[in-house]
Amino acid sequence: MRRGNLFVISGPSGAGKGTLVARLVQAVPDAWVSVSATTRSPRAGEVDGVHYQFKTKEQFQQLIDSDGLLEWAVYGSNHYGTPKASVQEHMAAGQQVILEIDVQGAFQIREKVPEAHLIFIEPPSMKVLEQRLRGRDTETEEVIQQRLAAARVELSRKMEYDIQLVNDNLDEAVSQLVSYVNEQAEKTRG
Ligand SMILES: Nc1nc2c(ncn2[C@@H]2O[C@H](COP(=O)(O)OP(=O)(O)O)[C@@H](O)[C@H]2O)c(=O)[nH]1
Ligand SMILES: Nc1ncnc2c1ncn2[C@@H]1O[C@H](COP(=O)(O)OP(=O)(O)O)[C@@H](O)[C@H]1O
Repeated sequence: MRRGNLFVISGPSGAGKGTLVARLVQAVPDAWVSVSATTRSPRAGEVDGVHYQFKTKEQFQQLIDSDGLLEWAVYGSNHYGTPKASVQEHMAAGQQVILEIDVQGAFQIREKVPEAHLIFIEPPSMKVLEQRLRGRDTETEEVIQQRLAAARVELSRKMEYDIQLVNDNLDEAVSQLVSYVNEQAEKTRG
């Protein structure tokens, strides 16, 4: 069996990555989304093992020490990382593996897996980004300000990605994302 592809999806908090990835997996039957480990607290409705693997700082450090993470980064005041074994298993099974990770993690993946496809999700504007972040109603004012500052840094690196998609109209952005993933996947689906 041929190895599947690795897709990295990054973009500012509130750009719509989670929304797009949820639609992507409905449209691409062989897509599999990695569940990251994080030290951040669960939001209302988030389920351990489904949205994230929620860890203490000590547990996260153990994952680092045991070489259990493919990449990891500090975002805001929390650690986030991609568990290595499950990604390797799903790639070996020929699936299209999706990582929704930040910019620091994306470039670690490019070093380790040069054939990975890096996708950057952009909001239509900073104003719309702020509206979406506030509209989601999951962060405190302090965290919103931190994330808007981080967004400017993230946006400055968007041209280093293989493709940039503007998430303005959701259906159009979904369609562009699904087309890109299927196009790359077709080359290896055989
Ligand atoms: N490097 C890295 N970043 C991650 C990982 N999981 C999530 N992130 C990123 O961490 C940032 C914050 O994620 P989160 O707190 O869930 O906020 P949200 O993206 O606004 O829903 C986002 O940019 C995520 O893409 C991971 O495993 N590794
Ligand atoms: N194209 C879009 N148009 C309008 N609202 C959107 C669009 N995409 C996502 N949203 C909304 O914006 C907010 C942030 O989206 P989310 O997927 O949580 O972003 P991220 O995962 O990048 O932080 C959510 O409330 C979501 O419903």
